[in-house]
Amino acid sequence: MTERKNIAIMGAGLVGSLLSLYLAKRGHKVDLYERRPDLRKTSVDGGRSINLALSDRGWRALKGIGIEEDVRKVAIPMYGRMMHDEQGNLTYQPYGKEGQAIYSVSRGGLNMALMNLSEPNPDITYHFGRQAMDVNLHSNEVQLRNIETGSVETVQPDLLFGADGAFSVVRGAMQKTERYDYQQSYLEYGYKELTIPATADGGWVIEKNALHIWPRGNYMMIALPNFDGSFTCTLFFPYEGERSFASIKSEEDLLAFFREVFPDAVPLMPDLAQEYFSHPVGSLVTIKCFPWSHKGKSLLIGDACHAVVPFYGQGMNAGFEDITVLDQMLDTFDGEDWEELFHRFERTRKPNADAIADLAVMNFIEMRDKVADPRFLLRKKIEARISEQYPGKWLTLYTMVTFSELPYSYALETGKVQDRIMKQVMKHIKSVDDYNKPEVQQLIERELLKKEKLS
Ligand SMILES: Cc1cc2nc3c(=O)[nH]c(=O)nc-3n(C[C@H](O)[C@H](O)[C@H](O)COP(=O)(O)OP(=O)(O)OC[C@H]3O[C@@H](n4cnc5c(N)ncnc54)[C@H](O)[C@@H]3O)c2cc1C
Ligand SMILES: NC(=O)C1=CN([C@@H]2O[C@H](COP(=O)(O)OP(=O)(O)OC[C@H]3O[C@@H](n4cnc5c(N)ncnc54)[C@H](OP(=O)(O)O)[C@@H]3O)[C@@H](O)[C@H]2O)C=CC1
Ligand SMILES: Nc1ccccc1C(=O)C[C@H](N)C(=O)O
Repeated sequence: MTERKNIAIMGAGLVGSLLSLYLAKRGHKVDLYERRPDLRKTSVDGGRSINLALSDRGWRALKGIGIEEDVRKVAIPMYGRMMHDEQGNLTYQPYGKEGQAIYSVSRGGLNMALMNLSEPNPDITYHFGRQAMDVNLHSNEVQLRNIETGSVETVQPDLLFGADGAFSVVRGAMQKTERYDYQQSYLEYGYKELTIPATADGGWVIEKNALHIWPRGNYMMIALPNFDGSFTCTLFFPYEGERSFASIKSEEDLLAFFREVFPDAVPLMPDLAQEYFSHPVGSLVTIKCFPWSHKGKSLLIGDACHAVVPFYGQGMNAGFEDITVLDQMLDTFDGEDWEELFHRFERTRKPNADAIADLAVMNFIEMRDKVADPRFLLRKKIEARISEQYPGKWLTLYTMVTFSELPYSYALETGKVQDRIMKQVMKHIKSVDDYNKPEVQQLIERELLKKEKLS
């Protein structure tokens, strides 16, 4: 056990709340400062990103504090993608092997469950309605504004964690330090959340155990199931242009557009117009920065140091994996040199954070465009056959990212090699049966041998 520290975490979102449990388990005293009110006492603000896809990396971190089973009870498995074309016809693509799924969970529900776990723990204290305004990295002092009274207080922890999300104030302070690398890039797309309500008896009106996609080339809508029978739909749409948020000005524009491009969804969305014109458009940003720590006294974690666009469903999972990795490093930490520990953490995580950022942008193109192409779906089937035939030698990129704990950077690199092989293989493929052709089998064997030599 290392020396007990007074730790302050800025932000009690998903990552901050989970981190507090891991740090308290090691005997530290943890205070969390969250600018929003206590979720458990206020009605949920119809806010953004109501549900999230949780996958293996996230599950592992939840397991580490013994909450996995409880969350599973309220998580809905999605075994694959269900594509809706412009006539309302459906096609299906499984995510992995039979039984493998990503899980739709409620953001608020998960955050509250994490907060509740700390309730009996005297070492964890939540301070709601406290907004970090300014951080002095040299003295480790944070100025916090009390949202209700407007008064400002200062705290000075031994260690400061910035888990305050994509627009982190703690990172803002680091950005002002010498030779700090920072990069942000916004997509020319925004997102808007809409609802498909439950049936009168609380059932699901479309397939419950799938992630639904309406791929339309340069834009798309998706839907993830909620536990109460509803679906949260997200329209990812250009800000400007002929078909864009800017071009939909009236209810008539909206309904004409939706009836043309999402005809099977419209009858399922009774509140479409009201929701469309009252819900905000969210922006989509990738943030890369380095370093993530300052002098062994402060450390960024989660979206604060690696916000990614949501298309792989990995942002929270990556943030949870940060905690798993940090916790593993704490296993062998002698409690002396926090600066070295934080350096080791940021050096280990940075290449993986960069990789998932790039993978997430790539998955947008796959989801909005490629999944509508029968050749692409055929290619996925062929790849699944290769993976079945060579289980130890070929994991699909999606499996490496979603159903494994292999580093994201390894997944990205291996995915590129496999993509090149698949392009060659597909030259010989017109149907699934062609997989058994001798020239295809020989080509795969040859390429796998080369791949092994490379790794
Ligand atoms: C539309 C959308 C869909 C997504 N879907 C998925 C998905 O399916 N799967 C997935 O894994 N990830 C998904 N993500 C990403 C995921 O939401 C984030 O990666 C995750 O929420 C990051 O958690 P965090 O705790 O680091 O940050 P946050 O969840 O943003 O938490 C930060 C907390 O800090 C608080 N805060 C901010 N500033 C201050 C301040 N100055 N002082 C005090 N408190 C402050 C905030 O109120 C918030 O509670 C999605 C994101 C979006 C936008
Ligand atoms: N990677 C991405 O593309 C995005 C990721 N996220 C992440 O999703 C999670 C949940 O998001 P949610 O809670 O709905 O967050 P919100 O979108 O509600 O944002 C929370 C606060 O961040 C500030 N903010 C929002 N958008 C911007 C912007 N474009 N530029 C500057 N500040 C902004 C606003 O603060 P104020 O009111 O003080 O201006 C806002 O109230 C968080 O992890 C967030 O980090 C959120 C949006 C995009
Ligand atoms: N949760 C999300 C939120 C927004 C956009 C996509 C997702 C996904 O999870 C996509 C899924 N991983 C897929 O590849 O089909």
